[in-house]
Amino acid sequence: MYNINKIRNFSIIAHIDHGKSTLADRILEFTGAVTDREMKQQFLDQMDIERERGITIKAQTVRLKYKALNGEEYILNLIDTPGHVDFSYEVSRSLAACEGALLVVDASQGVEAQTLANCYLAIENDLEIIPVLNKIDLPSADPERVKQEIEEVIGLDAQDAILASAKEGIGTQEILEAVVHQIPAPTGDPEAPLQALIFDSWFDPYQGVVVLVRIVNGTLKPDMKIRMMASGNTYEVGSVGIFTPTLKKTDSLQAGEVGFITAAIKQVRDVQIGDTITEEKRPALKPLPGFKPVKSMVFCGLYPVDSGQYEQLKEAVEKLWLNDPAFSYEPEQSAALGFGFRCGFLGLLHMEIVKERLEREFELTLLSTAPSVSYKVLLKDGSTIYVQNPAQMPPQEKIECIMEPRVRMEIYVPRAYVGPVMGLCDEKRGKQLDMKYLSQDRVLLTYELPFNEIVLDFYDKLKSVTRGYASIDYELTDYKPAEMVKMDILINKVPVDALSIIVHKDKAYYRGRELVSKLRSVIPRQLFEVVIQAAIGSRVIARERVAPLRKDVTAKCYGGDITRKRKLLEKQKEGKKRMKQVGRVEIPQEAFLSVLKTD
Ligand SMILES: Nc1nc2c(ncn2[C@@H]2O[C@H](COP(=O)(O)OP(=O)(O)OP(=O)(O)O)[C@@H](O)[C@H]2O)c(=O)[nH]1
Repeated sequence: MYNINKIRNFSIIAHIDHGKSTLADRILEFTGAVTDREMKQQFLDQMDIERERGITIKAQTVRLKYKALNGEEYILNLIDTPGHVDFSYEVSRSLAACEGALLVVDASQGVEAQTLANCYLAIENDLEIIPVLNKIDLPSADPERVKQEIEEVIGLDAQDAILASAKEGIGTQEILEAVVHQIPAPTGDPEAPLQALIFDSWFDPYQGVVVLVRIVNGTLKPDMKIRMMASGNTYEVGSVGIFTPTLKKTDSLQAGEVGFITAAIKQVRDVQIGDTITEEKRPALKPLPGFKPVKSMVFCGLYPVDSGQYEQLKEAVEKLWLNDPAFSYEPEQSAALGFGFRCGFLGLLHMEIVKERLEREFELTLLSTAPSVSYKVLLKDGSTIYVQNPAQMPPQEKIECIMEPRVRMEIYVPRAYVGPVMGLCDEKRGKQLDMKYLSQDRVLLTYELPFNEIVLDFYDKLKSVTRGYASIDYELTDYKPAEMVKMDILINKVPVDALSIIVHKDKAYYRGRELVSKLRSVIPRQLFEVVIQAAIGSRVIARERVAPLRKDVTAKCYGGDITRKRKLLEKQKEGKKRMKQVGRVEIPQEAFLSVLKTD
């Protein structure tokens, strides 16, 4: 029976690894939504790649029934949110469908970057926040310290924070009681004109596009004629329903409820996240507030290793584009790599995931160039262009000024590592904005950093200088002029456009030397000498050579041992899979990525 006062819509927000998925599982188990003992571990993390990497990307939702201690039965909609910094836009829109959130903090770790970032998103969305200290089973858990951190850093009263262990199932009922008593019921009128907020959508091979909605006002039913208020697209509703956690059709979705609709929508691109669905016959006067559109921030070139796979790659990126609004692409041609695509992503993780999906789901073997950010270039003729591919940077004499994107980054780190982190940020051309002691042992550093320095290898280095104890969050702020230059790599005098990079002037010399020496170590010896040079304009700043190969590798397989010889040749062929012929020289994939790594 529909009773809006008995509905609770909530999310779990947490820093990565603080136990969000484990807690969600406990809640599912406790409410009996998943009885099957063989349930896939962590039901809410659906995609394979997610499971493999142990991270949550796509927001999911599930409806649960909970009989509270007061004897009343409640309908709980648990809306999952992704935890990674690349996907904070998905967190934000999932939160827009909720009235409350469980803020899960690891009681042995304390407040981390995404704890705070996600908590701010929840506060912006006016949510009731219930702090939960998880992992209290750990001997290193220190709930009092973490309560204090929550109060000091976030400014949230944490005295009544729930102590829980998702692993051992401690605190689950207390959490559910808090959900029903502290989080307000949704408001809305099921009789009013329809206003349904679209907060997610994805493609399902059986259902077509599935759209996740939060009904704010009115009632949504099958066969209803609907209109998306921003895009103007109209559809006839096929089915409506809920997740239990599997898709279950219902007769209607009413004000305050969360669920899905299908409507013979062919591609995810046709649905704008943040758009409002209304009824064609009796439209709402105005749409609900939407979300900021997502924008690609990191770019790289993707090329088929075998140029015969170009058409397949084209089809694959088109398909992916239709179903991933955060992914962008345009055709690109490289003298070295042939035909491919310049693709845009939210961040590095998104980039890796997309590449992996393309290779796995479409059976492609791809070569990716080093990731780059988008530079704003003011030209002498007064025009402004954005350059996402280093190879397309106009010649120096045409450029008035290059501006690089900068981010504001918050770094949470134990006191002992403050020195090394500051050193790293300096090295990355960062500017310190603030430094705050959160507790005796934990420090929050705020820096302004060039985005391209982060794209390169910031995470890895931060991890290594802090032994994995730092956490970060960042947002793009603005563009600032920087003395950037384009550096070309020449192999046997031929510039390899896919290896060009844009680098700060002060670092060019060092990077050039480092790069050619890296390349020397990854380019296999060939039958002739290979000369590798780094150049800025026509000025060569570094040079190395790969000595020619003298012997035939199979020569030592004397005589008739054909199988051994064949094996050796096959092994070589395998190794060649990811090689690209540039002129006469074979360049392995590592070469294109070696521009990424710095020492
Ligand atoms: N000791 C202990 N370990 C826990 C507890 N809850 C979760 N863990 C472990 O912590 C790790 C991370 O838990 P997840 O539930 O995957 O964390 P998450 O926040 O969902 O991580 P993302 O999906 O990456 O955002 C796993 O190895 C869990 O087994 C707990 O209460 N106690």
